[in-house]
Amino acid sequence: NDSVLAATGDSKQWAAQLGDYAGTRYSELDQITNENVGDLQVAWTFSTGVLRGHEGAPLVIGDVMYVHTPFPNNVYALDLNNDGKILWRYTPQQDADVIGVMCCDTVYRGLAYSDDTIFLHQADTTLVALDATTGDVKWSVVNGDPAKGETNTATVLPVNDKVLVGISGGEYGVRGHLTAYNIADGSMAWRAYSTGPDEDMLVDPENTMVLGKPVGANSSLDSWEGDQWQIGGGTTWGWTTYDPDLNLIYYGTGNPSTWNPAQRPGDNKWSMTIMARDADTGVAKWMYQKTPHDEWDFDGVNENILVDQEIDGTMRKLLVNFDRNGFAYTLDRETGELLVAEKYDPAVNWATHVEMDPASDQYGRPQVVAEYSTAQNGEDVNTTGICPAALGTKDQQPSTYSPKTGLFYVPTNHVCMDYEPFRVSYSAGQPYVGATLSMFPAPGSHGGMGNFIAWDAVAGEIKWSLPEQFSVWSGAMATAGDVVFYGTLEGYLKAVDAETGEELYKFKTPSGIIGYVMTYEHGGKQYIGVLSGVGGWAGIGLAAGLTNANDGLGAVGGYAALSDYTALGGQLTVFAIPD
Ligand SMILES: O=C(O)c1cc(C(=O)O)c2c(n1)C(=O)C(=O)c1cc(C(=O)O)[nH]c1-2
Repeated sequence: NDSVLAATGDSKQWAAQLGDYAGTRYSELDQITNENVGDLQVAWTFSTGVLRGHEGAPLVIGDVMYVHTPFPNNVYALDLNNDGKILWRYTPQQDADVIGVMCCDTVYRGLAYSDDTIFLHQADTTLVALDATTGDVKWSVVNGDPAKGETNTATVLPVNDKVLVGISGGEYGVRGHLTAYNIADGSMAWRAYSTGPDEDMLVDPENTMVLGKPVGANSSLDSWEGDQWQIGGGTTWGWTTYDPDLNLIYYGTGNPSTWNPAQRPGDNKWSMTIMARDADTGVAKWMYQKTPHDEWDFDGVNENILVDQEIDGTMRKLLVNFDRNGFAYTLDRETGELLVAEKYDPAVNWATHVEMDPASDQYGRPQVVAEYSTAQNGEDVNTTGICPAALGTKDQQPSTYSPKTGLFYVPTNHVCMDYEPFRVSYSAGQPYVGATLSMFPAPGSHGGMGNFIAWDAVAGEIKWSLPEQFSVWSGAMATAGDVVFYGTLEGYLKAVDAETGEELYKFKTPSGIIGYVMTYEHGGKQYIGVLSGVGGWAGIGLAAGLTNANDGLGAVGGYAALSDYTALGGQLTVFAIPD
């Protein structure tokens, strides 16, 4: 899409949640450097008027900043030429019942932009195309049904003449799909399900490849018992990235439903899978299932970052993914060849390694440790000390990549869990979870529940790791000024040196940060912006007012101490270096 390429190619703007099609969250702006970042001060602020978790980042297109909120998903267009005066606002009318079927807070990972259009994807799955200048509705389309537990938290991705849209609801037995709507009028172009018959999945048995081999017929149907695949999850609530040269899109599918593995024998394909699809037809080029037959809720939806790096003297087109399951994967994004799979937190214990020998019948599969297998231990047995916890070594919070250092900077969790599966029956729109969880800091950790790490995706190694008291639940951003920014659940915006990790600046914002740091230039000056507003799965206790330790799918107890540091909020803070 030329409009997206132009908008994201202009570093004065912040035109996509992940910064660019490749998902690097890297900015070429270099006024703020590792030398002067310590001089940052708050330049201006904006209250969103909404409490609960604020994920995502504002967009800046030209002289206008577009700010979104969690449910009810209000949109503000702010005039950067006029001290942030509100040019227009859009306040959707949504049935508040949707809140009851959102698993992990009422978050929204932000707006998307192309062709003078702002795309708002509401919690109730209504996708609205707004005129970027006036805020008028161009068209809207409904992607799912909250009465069946289908909701939305993800952003969308405009690619060519279509916009790509996912769906949430893995905890409600929703059958996941990715859908392409035509940008011109909102009509549906194609839909690719994550599970089911080949024709529903847009899989070509002879030409869709899995680890170098054609996938063959009925690959999904053969990996489920009966018709469990119809309520089998594999939702698409994470990120999509795009390679314009290959014309391939990349995204991941979530956990199979239910969380009780005994109720769904088999590999449960293609949940937990990286999908590479033709952007125009949706047909799958290759797929790779990271966690076959999930037993821990390690959704595979995290961002797939597209970079070109040298391996053994040859430039390769790579895809790098930091999965919930604790392995960081490096693949060839053209073919789906698996190149590297290494743990990015030493605490990870549920698998010893991923089998890398193509001749092995276990090729590409994590080698599960029996002690931590909730399937082997069985229903109504509490399997203890599994690392990572269900929210993974990293959840949806996006990483960043600096082409200057060649390193990835990753917000991570350092949390383990006890997991007890139990039998559950399906009823549309009711929770279909089937496990009780409790979460706690990784044993023998530095005392905290998170790390902010720098990762070498070719060597498969941690370069440095900064301990954090809580999970780092914010999106990170690297800049050409050799600075990396991230936020913390207590509410700090932090800046560290891209090479060494040395902390260069911190400022405590009014509420915990689960938003994603962004930057833009206006009037010749570089600004840094971030949304505060504690929540998301990690902050669900505060966001939803829950106090029972097992509530919030086990997160309330694990993050109980957060209330000693922060409280609900909803604010944009913008920083700059004073003249
Ligand atoms: O299976 C799903 O459909 C689904 C949806 C969502 C969501 O929409 O936010 C989350 C999850 N799963 C999930 O497993 C998870 O860890 C999670 C964390 C968050 C968050 O925003 O903090 N959302 C979700």
